[in-house]
Amino acid sequence: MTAPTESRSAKRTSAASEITTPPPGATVPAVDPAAGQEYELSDEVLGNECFGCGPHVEHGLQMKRIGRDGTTAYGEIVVKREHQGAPGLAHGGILATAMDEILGTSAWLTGGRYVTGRLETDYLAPVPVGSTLYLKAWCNGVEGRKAYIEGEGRIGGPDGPVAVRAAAIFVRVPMEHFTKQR
Ligand SMILES: CCCCCCCCCCCC(=O)SCCNC(=O)CCNC(=O)[C@H](O)C(C)(C)COP(=O)(O)OP(=O)(O)OC[C@H]1O[C@@H](n2cnc3c(N)ncnc32)[C@H](O)[C@@H]1OP(=O)(O)O
Repeated sequence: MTAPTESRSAKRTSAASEITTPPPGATVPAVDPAAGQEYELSDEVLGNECFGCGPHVEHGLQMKRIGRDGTTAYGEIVVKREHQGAPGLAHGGILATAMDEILGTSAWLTGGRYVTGRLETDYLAPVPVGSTLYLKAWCNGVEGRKAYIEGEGRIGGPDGPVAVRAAAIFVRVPMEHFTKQR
């Protein structure tokens, strides 16, 4: 019988694949001052009917943006009963949504408007209903229209164990992306 081995995702230290790792020429941007200002006003700027961060979206995640440091963004969600998959535990898709929201915030802080092009997620530990997920995301580099963003969600406290981590490519789009009729 072979000894149990650590899972491949637990051995890796980052969620980023080759695709979500920035190429050598990518630059790490400073925070965009206008985006920083918008961050402080984000609820008014966004409306805000967002499933991820709308404060009044009843069954949404109601992610709170709780701080930023350059283009690094911090947030929190409390996992509700409506967010469960297996009994008592957060649904994986919900956790991916939380990561999308915090990673998107970091992309926003680099300046311009971004949409998620690709999102990769590692699930390292179950997240119980009722728990707070402490979120952090940072920018590893920007090349052309692509921002390479990475992040993690911890449980038990901001320095607790990492339960979920993600890496993504966000693609910068013009404002018409959001306003044009489809
Ligand atoms: C304070 C308030 C905060 C506010 C913070 C708000 C946070 C919001 C968080 C939620 C964000 C979302 O969920 S957004 C919703 C989910 N996402 C979407 O709906 C996006 C749907 N997809 C699209 O609209 C399109 O495919 C685009 C815009 C992503 C790309 O189309 P395009 O404009 O024609 O550009 P295209 O040439 O294809 O791609 C541009 C470059 O990106 C690369 N690229 C494009 N897609 C991918 C991909 N999946 N994987 C790898 N790379 C990709 C291309 O190779 C290319 O690289 P190169 O050739 O230049 O090297």
